[in-house]
Amino acid sequence: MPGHQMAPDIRQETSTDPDDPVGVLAAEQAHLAESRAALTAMRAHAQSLSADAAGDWVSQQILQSLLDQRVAALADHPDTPLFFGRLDRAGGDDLPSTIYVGRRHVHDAGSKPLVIDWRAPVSRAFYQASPADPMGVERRRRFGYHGGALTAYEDEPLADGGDIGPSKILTEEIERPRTGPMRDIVATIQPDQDEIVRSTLAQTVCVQGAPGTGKTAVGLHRAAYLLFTHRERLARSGVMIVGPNRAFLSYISSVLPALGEVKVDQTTVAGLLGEHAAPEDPEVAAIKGDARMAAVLERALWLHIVKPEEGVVFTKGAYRHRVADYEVREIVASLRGTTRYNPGRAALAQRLAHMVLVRMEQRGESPDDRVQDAVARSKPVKQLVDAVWPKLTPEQVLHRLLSDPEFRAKAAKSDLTAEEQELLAWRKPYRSWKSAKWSAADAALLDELRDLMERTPSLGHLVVDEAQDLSEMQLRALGRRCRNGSATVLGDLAQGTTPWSTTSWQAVLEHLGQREGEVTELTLGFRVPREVLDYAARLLPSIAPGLAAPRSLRPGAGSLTVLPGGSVIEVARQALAKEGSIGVIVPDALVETVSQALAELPHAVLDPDSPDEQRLLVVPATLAKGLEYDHVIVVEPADIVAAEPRGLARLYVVLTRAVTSLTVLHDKPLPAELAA
Ligand SMILES: Nc1ncnc2c1ncn2[C@@H]1O[C@H](COP(=O)(O)OP(=O)(O)OP(=O)(O)O)[C@@H](O)[C@H]1O
Repeated sequence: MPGHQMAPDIRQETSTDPDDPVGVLAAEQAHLAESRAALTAMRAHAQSLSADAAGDWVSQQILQSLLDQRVAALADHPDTPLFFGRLDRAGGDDLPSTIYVGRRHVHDAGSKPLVIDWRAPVSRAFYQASPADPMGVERRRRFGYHGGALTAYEDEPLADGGDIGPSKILTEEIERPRTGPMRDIVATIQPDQDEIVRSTLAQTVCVQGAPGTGKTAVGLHRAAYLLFTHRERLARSGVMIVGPNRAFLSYISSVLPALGEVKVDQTTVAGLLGEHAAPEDPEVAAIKGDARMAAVLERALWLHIVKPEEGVVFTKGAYRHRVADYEVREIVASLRGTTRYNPGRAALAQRLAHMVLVRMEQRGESPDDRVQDAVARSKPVKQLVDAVWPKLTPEQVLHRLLSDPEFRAKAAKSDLTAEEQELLAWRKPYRSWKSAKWSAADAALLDELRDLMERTPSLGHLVVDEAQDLSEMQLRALGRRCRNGSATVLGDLAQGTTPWSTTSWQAVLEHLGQREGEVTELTLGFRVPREVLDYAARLLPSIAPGLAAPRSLRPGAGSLTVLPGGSVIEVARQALAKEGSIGVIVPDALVETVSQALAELPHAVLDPDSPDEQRLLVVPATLAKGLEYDHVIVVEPADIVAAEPRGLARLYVVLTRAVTSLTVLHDKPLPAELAA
């Protein structure tokens, strides 16, 4: 019906709709009860399976762990809706005409599907079907829950081409007060988000998105989607989520388990590359993070190979078998550049041993392969290998590079200017590589060296969040871990706060080794009220001039308050009287002072290692990235800006954490860019 408007309505139990909504709701509640009972039966069945049938002890252990995982994945969380949608389909294929879409498959004793996993191909229509393209769906039904109880439903007729208007259930979900860790968005994934979630495993996707557009949520759901769709392959190769810090990991930690995915590693770059954190001048860190260091490190490593001046003499009985110096030089030359460093060492020993065996044969002996191994391990061969192709650790090589100017010049060649080479030098050199204290930037250099020595195994898929903050060398390190797989790269060019923050996603993909990756954008904000987002966006021309101003789905009139000379305890007290979480985001140097100022109120300082039990948290500005709170109180923006070189970008991050209200408290004048 052209022009016909049909807004979906939420029908409550009390409704007197002629279609009998009370009866519909009762029937849907019955389907929920039946599905719950079936899930319990599936779990009981999984629990009854025994690993004893496996032949040996190792197989038994593996089978038992698989069974345990299956049982864990089948747990019913009474507060989490088992299904959230229903599709009534036109039919014409061999799939059921009514499908319930939920977090996992549930079937009854006769294998009839009661709930279909949201990741199954047939569920795609739940997220993508529209009156313009109904995808075979006549009616989409969304369910509203209160606690674990099904209390409402909302119908969207798709077959007659009319406009269906906004979903009230989606609006309620976005408006709900935030408490505790991040939740999944499986019931309300939007069509453009769904496109990213369901992109194929082979495809690397890079998502630019303003604060609160759902990048993190989309990355986590894509991981869950890929695990479901390529279960066996990814169980072997693995999926990993890399986030900016431990506070963020703790915030997102329950999303994947809630979707039944319990075997995904979630870590930080430091967790992956080594928790090195020696302080470092940002200027030095920037050089160390530059991809030009890759060539410097490669040269630094291979400079350790010494031109062979002597051959090998292997004595057996009365005979002395010789490999001449020029032959050793030929072997070394042929191995250089064709192998990684450590396998090269082993190959050199084997090639020398092979030459010795050839000499033995020339003398009429008939040595077998075991003799070759013994010769390769013999003292004269080992001595030569150690002299020519020495055993090294990444730390030894980097220690030499950062402390020996002549060696550094040889390794750097023209890749680094004389000034950059000078900057790389440790101000106070460490006596040995064993006592050296490494910085976060060094961790990526050590990882690069490790890979030059021994190949780093690749995972099947990597999700990298806040990727704008990674250095080129860190991206290379992550790229190694997905070189035989793919990646989901998430970030916002405006939220870059490190000395090496990127200004181009193409460059990020390049350094990640995923040049073919597709850059896409999410533009609609689900977190920050419009008024607050517009306020924060005043900073954009200074921090990311190329980016369009972000848009918010949520008007949030009256959500912004700027209070010169306001009292933090007063504002915090007012926030405590309302619903939801409260983050008092402060310059790192003021954490103690503000915590003392709040002494009368129950509160805690954000601790990445323990879950937040308090509703009121003091959050250091540098840990706020990726987090959100219902009510955000930002203390002294000028100090947040002054604390670091990219302080304005930090302030942008901090101002965009609010779901319901933002209060800015300042004694000092506001930064000019914000006051404008
Ligand atoms: N489709 C959706 N339905 C309901 N809520 C959503 C949806 N998409 C995102 N959200 C919610 O919006 C908030 C912001 O999402 P998320 O943290 O993923 O954004 P982000 O783009 O990573 O933000 P930032 O750049 O600030 O870290 C979260 O509370 C998330 O659950």
